[in-house]
Amino acid sequence: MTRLPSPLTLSCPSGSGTVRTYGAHVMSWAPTGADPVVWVSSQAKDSVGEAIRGGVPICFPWFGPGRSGDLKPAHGFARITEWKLADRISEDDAAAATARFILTHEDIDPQLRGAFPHPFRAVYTVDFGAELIMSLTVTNTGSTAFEFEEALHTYLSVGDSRRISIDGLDGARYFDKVAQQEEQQSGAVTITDETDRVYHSQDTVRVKDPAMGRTITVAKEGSANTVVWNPWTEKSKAMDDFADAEWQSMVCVETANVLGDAVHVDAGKSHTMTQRLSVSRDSLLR
Ligand SMILES: O=P(O)(O)OC[C@H]1O[C@@H](O)[C@H](O)[C@@H](O)[C@@H]1O
Repeated sequence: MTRLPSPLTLSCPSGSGTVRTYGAHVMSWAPTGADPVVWVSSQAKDSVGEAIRGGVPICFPWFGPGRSGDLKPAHGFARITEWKLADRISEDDAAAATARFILTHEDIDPQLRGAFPHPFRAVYTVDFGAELIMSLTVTNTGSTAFEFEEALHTYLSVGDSRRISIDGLDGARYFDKVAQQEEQQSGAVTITDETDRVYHSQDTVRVKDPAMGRTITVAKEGSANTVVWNPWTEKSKAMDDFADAEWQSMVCVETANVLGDAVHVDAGKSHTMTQRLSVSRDSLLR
């Protein structure tokens, strides 16, 4: 078992965080003086070949088991592959500290690439500052079109997931992966059971967290889906990299293009998906 090297730290006056070259995986972020916004499990694995439970895994080029339902590894190869660090810009007076990573088809273990034999170049830029801005651009470097799924599988830290409300999805249609059926959202999303939903929505989402007295805003571009995931009690117990009660302190709000909204890219073309996290104090919510 090969342990992962320590993540890189990026900081500027307005915020700081950490990111690994393994998976180009954001491990932490908080604006200066604020509590951590990005959550990582106390049981997260730390070895090459394993997915990391928490942070911001990049799901690419498929989501879960893919649209065929039988692809492995779960959520694609990007989160368990070493990305190249192309740039690291951290200046004392800058508004953000930036890391840029690159992944191409040549970097992928041939055994994992089998289900996605297409030439591509992915560039992932992360700005750590008062906001956390993550932008993933995928370019088709081959001569024929292809489709892919993608998600920035963001684990957010919350005071008590049973008390949060997620605004911005009212009226949106969603696929309920637990009930395996299409539904329509009415009002705010609350967590009252295992929750695993793929919403059709391009809108900004706000996670109101009365236990921490704050609101986390997830804004996005180039994304047709928002995934909301909380494993609740039984699924938590079944995961060996997740403590039994940790479902209370996290929720995933994922910026995505998956299932029927998979991205089509013609030869030589690119697609960019961007997610921006910010946080505000809500003293009235407490
Ligand atoms: O355990 P993994 O592969 O990291 O996935 C966690 C969850 O990720 C969510 O995005 C999926 O919708 C869930 O179905 C899945 O269980």
